[in-house]
Amino acid sequence: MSVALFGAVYPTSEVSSGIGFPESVRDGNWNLDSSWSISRGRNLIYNGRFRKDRKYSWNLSCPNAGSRYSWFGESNSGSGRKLSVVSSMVASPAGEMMLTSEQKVYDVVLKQAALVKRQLRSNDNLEVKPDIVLPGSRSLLSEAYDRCGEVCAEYAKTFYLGTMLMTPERRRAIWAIYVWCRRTDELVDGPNASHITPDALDRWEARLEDVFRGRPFDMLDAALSDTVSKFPVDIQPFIDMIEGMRMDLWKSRYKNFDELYLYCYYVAGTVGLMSVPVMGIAPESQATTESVYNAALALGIANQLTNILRDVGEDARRGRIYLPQDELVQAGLSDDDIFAGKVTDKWRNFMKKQITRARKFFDDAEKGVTQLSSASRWPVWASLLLYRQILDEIEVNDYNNFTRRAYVSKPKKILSLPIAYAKSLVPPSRTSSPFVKA
Ligand SMILES: CC(C)=CCC/C(C)=C/CC/C(C)=C/CC/C(C)=C/[C@@H]1[C@@H](COP(=O)(O)OP(=O)(O)O)[C@]1(C)CC/C=C(\C)CC/C=C(\C)CCC=C(C)C
Repeated sequence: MSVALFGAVYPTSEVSSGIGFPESVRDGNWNLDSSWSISRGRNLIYNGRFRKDRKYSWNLSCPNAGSRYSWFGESNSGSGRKLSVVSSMVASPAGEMMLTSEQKVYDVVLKQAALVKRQLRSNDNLEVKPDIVLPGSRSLLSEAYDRCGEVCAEYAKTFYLGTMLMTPERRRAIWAIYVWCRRTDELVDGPNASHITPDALDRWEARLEDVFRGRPFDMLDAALSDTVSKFPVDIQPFIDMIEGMRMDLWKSRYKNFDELYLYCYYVAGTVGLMSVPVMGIAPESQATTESVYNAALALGIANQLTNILRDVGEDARRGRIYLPQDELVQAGLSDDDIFAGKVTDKWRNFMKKQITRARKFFDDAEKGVTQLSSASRWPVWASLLLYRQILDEIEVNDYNNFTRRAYVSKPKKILSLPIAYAKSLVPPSRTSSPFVKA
């Protein structure tokens, strides 16, 4: 995966490094002795050190997770059998009942929502803590955030423009989160990916813990450290994203949608959970915090599923198939068919179902965007509309995602922006709906 939210404009020129600090630079408890740079080819290069630390594990206590994100499967017999929702409890081959990925993830959603409930709904919307200004530190922090902004502008120009509508505090915070996600993704998807080991990811996680303890390693980390001290952002989604990168190191097949869902949560649903505490929920929104988090999660999943469907050919050339194996078999397809890359009717039918599922996640996400604070809605709508259109383009390409990359043309992208803006003006509804608190 490489990130270009909002159809980034890919630069051809080098952005000079200058991101790092010299070995000797220390400020307060910031330990700014590594360097990252953006180099030609859009890659963030890490030149620092790693340190090992402990790991986190799942909390599997979610008895009441709903099944709204489950796969609506249909038999491939063409007999028109009714759609059926997969239950959220599944039986293992040994007959024990196990939690589905959806339940595990819902547990995280509940935890995140509980953490932020009060802060997000205060009258000031967000009680942003003031900066603690140590001599010299103010400009370093501003510089750190500015650098994050530059990275965003470099990699995801339209997204960067979208953030300009947010309040300065929120904008900076989203940049800092974006940069951390970007760097994390680069570990397994960048030019040095072949050298990345699970140990390296453990050290990246240890470094993340330091960020949350207020002990950043470099200036980009310092921006994130400041962000997480000011907004009710929890470490769990960040840890989970690293888990997704670990998964990418060893796993190249997904038995069923449950496995794929977990992967999508790790690498993209987490982004939604990280972003909501910063974007804020509209004070006038009647929606439950959980429902807004669920919508954010849905947008991440929808984006990732779309990404997967767009990149089937590209991934197959790397030996990877991010498609549910059981559904492939049901459709009469095998890995060899994917590697052969021939668009057949079986493939078209399979793709139609995958696209329907991705659209359902987008639909779920849409319900939540309106609940966000007004200034945050436009960039989210824009990202949603732009990404969603990739699915339409796959259809326009007659489902040839083996050799044709579906993309949204510039005129369509430009047209989406005012549409997103118009949608962002719609305030949260005060009428009762399943989305709204009883
Ligand atoms: C406004 C907005 C979109 C904010 C999110 C900003 C942010 C922190 C982005 C980080 C994205 C990032 C670098 C993720 C790393 C993992 C990864 C690569 C995920 C894939 C993105 C795109 O992949 P790729 O680069 O391969 O795509 P292109 O080739 O360039 O097309 C993902 C597919 C997922 C990204 C997930 C999101 C943007 C989730 C967005 C959800 C929200 C912002 C929550 C909104 C709230 C509600 C209530 C709906």
